[in-house]
Amino acid sequence: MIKSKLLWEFIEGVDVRIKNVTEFLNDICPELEYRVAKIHDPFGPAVVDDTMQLLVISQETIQGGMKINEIRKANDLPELHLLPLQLIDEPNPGPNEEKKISSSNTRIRMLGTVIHPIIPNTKIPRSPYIIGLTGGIASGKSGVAKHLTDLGAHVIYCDDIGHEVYKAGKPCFDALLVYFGKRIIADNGEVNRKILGEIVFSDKKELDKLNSIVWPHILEEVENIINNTDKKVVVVEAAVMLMAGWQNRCHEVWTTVVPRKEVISRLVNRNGLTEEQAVARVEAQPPSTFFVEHANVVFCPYWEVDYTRQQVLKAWELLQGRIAQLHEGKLQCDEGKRH
Ligand SMILES: CC(C)(COP(=O)(O)OP(=O)(O)OC[C@H]1O[C@@H](n2cnc3c(N)ncnc32)[C@H](O)[C@@H]1O)[C@@H](O)C(=O)NCCC(=O)NCCS
Ligand SMILES: Nc1ncnc2c1ncn2[C@@H]1O[C@H](COP(=O)(O)OP(=O)(O)OP(=O)(O)O)[C@@H](O)[C@H]1O
Repeated sequence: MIKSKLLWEFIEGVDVRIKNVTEFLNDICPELEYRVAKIHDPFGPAVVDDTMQLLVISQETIQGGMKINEIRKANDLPELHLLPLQLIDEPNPGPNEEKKISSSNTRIRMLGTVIHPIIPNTKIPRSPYIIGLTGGIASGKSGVAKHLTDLGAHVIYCDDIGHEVYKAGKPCFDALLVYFGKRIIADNGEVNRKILGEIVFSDKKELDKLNSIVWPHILEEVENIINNTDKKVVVVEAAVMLMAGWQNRCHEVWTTVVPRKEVISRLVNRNGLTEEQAVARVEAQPPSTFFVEHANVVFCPYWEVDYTRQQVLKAWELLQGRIAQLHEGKLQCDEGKRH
C-alpha cells in the first residue's frame, strides 16, 4: 500500500513504525491499553473487530470511515462512531509541499540532506572530493549532474566513457569483437551499440561478459580524469556505480529517484519505447529502494526543473560544510595517492 505514496522509499519498515508508535503511547500514557495492528488493506481490523466503537479519522478520510461502516453493516457489525479531527495547517509550506502538516512534507524536506551517515573513506585521498551519482534509468541523473556542473563540480559521465573505450582502435574493441563476433560491428567499422544492447539486455550472461571487459577500462579512465582535475569536487555519474562497486572509490554516494509511473512515461516519451518495453527496462534494474539504501543523499527530479536545482543547491551547500570539516581534520581520510 505504501508504494503509492510520494517518496515511499524513505518510509521505515512497519516493525520500526510499530515500535515507534508503541514508545509514543507508553510515553504519553503508560496506563493505556492498546493493540497496534499491521494492516494489509485500507481498512484493517476496523471492518471485522466487534469490540470497536469509535473511529478517529482526519477530515480528508471521512469517506474511508463511511466505507468502513458500510462494510461493517454488511458483516452484521454495529456501525462505528466517526470522530473526524481537524487538519493542522503547515505554517510554512515550501514549493510542492502539502498545505497540511504531513509526513510527505517531512520526506520532501529530506531531499538533498544526508539521510545515511557518511563513513569516511580512508582508502582514497581527501582531495578532490568524489561523489558517486547513480540512480535508475530516466531518474534524472543527467539533470542533477548538470546542476552540479553549474555549481563548480567536475562531472564525469561514465556512459560516455563506456562508449569511448570500445571505439575502433581502443583497448576493448578487439576483446568485444573476439567474444561477440562480427555481428556487433556496424558498416562504419564501429561497435553497433543498438545491436550490442539488444544482445546484452536480453541475456544476463552476455551483459556480465560485456561488463567484465569494459568496466575495468571505464574505471581506469575515470581515475585518470580524477588525477588530473583541478576541481575540488568530482561527480562520477554512473547508472552501474553500485553494481560495479565503484562507490568504494568515492567519498559519498548520491542518487536520484522518481515515481515508477513517471519513469515509465519518460521512457515512452524520451526513448520512444512502448509501455511494455519501458516496464521491462525498469524491471531489469535494481529497485529504487536499492539506490536509496546505499545513498547518503537523495534527489527527486520529479517536479519542475528549478525545484531539482534547489534540491541540488541545498546538497551542495551542506557538502561544502562537510568538506571544510574534512580539511579541519574533524573527518578522517587518507592523504595518500589514489590507486
Ligand atoms: C549496452 C550498451 C551497448 C547500450 O548502448 P546504448 O547507447 O544503447 O545505451 P547507453 O550506453 O546510452 O546506456 C543507457 C542506459 O542503459 C543502462 N546501462 C548501460 N550499461 C549498463 C550495464 N552494463 N548494466 C546495466 N545497465 C546499463 C544505464 O541506465 C544507461 O544510462 C552500452 O550501454 C554499454 O556498452 N554498456 C556497458 C558499459 C557500461 O556499463 N556503461 C555504463 C556505465 S555507467
Ligand atoms: N525535474 C524534471 N521534470 C520533468 N522532466 C524531467 C525532470 N528531470 C528530468 N526530466 C526528464 O526525464 C528524462 C530523464 O532525465 P535524465 O536524462 O536526466 O535521466 P537519467 O537518469 O540521466 O537517464 P538515463 O540514465 O536513462 O540516461 C529526460 O527526458 C528529462 O528531460
